[in-house]
Amino acid sequence: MPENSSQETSTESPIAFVLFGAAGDLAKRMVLPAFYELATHGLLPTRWALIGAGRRSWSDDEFRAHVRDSLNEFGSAPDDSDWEEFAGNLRFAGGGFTVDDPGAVLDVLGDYPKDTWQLVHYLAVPPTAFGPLTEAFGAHDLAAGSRVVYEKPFGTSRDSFHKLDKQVHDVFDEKQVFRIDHFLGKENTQNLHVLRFANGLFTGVWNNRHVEQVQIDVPETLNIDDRAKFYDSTGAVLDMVVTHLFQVAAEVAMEPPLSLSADDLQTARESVIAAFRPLDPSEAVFGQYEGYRDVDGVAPDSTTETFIALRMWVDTDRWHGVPFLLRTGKCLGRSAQRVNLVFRNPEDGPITHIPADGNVLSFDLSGEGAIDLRMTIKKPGPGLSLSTAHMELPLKEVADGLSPYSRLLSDVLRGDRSLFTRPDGLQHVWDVATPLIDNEGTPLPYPQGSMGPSEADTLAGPAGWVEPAPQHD
Ligand SMILES: NC(=O)C1=CN([C@@H]2O[C@H](COP(=O)(O)OP(=O)(O)OC[C@H]3O[C@@H](n4cnc5c(N)ncnc54)[C@H](OP(=O)(O)O)[C@@H]3O)[C@@H](O)[C@H]2O)C=CC1
Ligand SMILES: O=C1O[C@H](COP(=O)(O)O)[C@@H](O)[C@H](O)[C@H]1O
Repeated sequence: MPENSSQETSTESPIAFVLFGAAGDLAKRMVLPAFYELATHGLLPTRWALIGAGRRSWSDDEFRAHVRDSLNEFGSAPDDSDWEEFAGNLRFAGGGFTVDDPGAVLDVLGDYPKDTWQLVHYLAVPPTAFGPLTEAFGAHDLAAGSRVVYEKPFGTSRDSFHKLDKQVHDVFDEKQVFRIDHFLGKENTQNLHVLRFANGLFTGVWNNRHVEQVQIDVPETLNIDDRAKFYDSTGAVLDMVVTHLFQVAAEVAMEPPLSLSADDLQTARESVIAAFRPLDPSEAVFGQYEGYRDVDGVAPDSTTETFIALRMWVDTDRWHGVPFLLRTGKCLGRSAQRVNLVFRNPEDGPITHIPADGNVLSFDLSGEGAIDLRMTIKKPGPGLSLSTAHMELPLKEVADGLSPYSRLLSDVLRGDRSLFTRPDGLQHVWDVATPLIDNEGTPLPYPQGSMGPSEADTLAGPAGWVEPAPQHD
């Protein structure tokens, strides 16, 4: 641990962080490494406890071994002395947690009295378990004064969203609830509003007079073999579109918030979702990669989409007539997480034949993030021919950031809800997406390693999807 670890936050309340689903995939790959990252960055209070919870009956030591394995594989592997310090704060509460039977949770929490310790429940469990666990918090008096974090997706349909929303508000006040969407925790997602509102160069052009289209492009080379059963009942629309891509679209499309305070920022992002026009399946292309149905855990006649590209419209004065193009899929030819603002060519100017990608502002949301501006310039040399050039600003050159999960966990511990979703926005998400979810068409096959069905290429218009700029040497 760094020498000053924990000292900066030593005046804060001690935290008892209860991780439901602690033995699961998300906990192992994301939540446990993120929690450790907070410890190594001195972002935990002086006194804290991480209590794994689940239906199995692990001892504290078995849980500690699991955490260390997960840090070695997915986080920054601790050396022995850092590990001893960290491991001393880990406990496990097994036996499940239901209305009828709290398992070991209440016994373990007896060591962390609510009047001194801030309780945080993190639900890293399948969405079907959100409701029953929430009822159990109410039944066992673990709701008052605590904070609760729900993983995504918050609901799997309009009806299930409303049911879950009611279950949650029967037990918790909205201010206690943190619905996580880790794309909002990415450093560069936040630049979508910071770059826009802090730089006059961009503030004035963030509208339909200047922007021709917005592309939110998240192709992935990744397959779904490790979580085939989950993915086959979910598909790309629920896994990525109604969650991450909509939130990123809202970050681009929002009207200026009154301030960048948690409430104002959240309000701006959530309100613009109400202006997303319900999606039209005829403006969408569904795909499924060849070989998907042969994966263990996938139904042999599955019609689950592993690819989706769609055109969406935002019915505000600012964005009237500007298509928002969303694309994501698995087993594609390359991975990217990019937001591209494609600018209109100057009207009636003396220069014509401007290259299609000669006027693009891009945000790379992946990894540490980068901002990239492509411009049309004179090609050096005799005569006048045009070329595109790009400038890239990798954020890591500015400062080291936190991983998205660490950033969001730190916000939960500080009680800052600005990067979390709200039910008013989510209600609109389901209204907008329902026509697509209800669409029962068969997805088009596409070869693995391609960029999806060719029908998706035409959605983006004659210039197509923006390719990442070539890297400088
Ligand atoms: N995995 C990923 O990459 C991502 C996952 N998510 C979300 O995170 C959540 C967890 O996903 P993931 O970790 O992959 O899921 P897992 O299938 O690995 O389940 C997590 C844990 O939940 C517990 N669990 C399973 N079913 C129930 C149940 N009915 N009641 C109570 N506990 C149950 C199990 O622990 P035990 O047996 O010990 O009780 C299990 O280990 C989901 O909501 C998912 O959508 C979000 C982003 C990415
Ligand atoms: O939530 C999810 O996100 C990942 C992509 O996110 P990353 O930023 O961690 O790469 C996606 O692969 C997965 O299907 C989805 O569930």
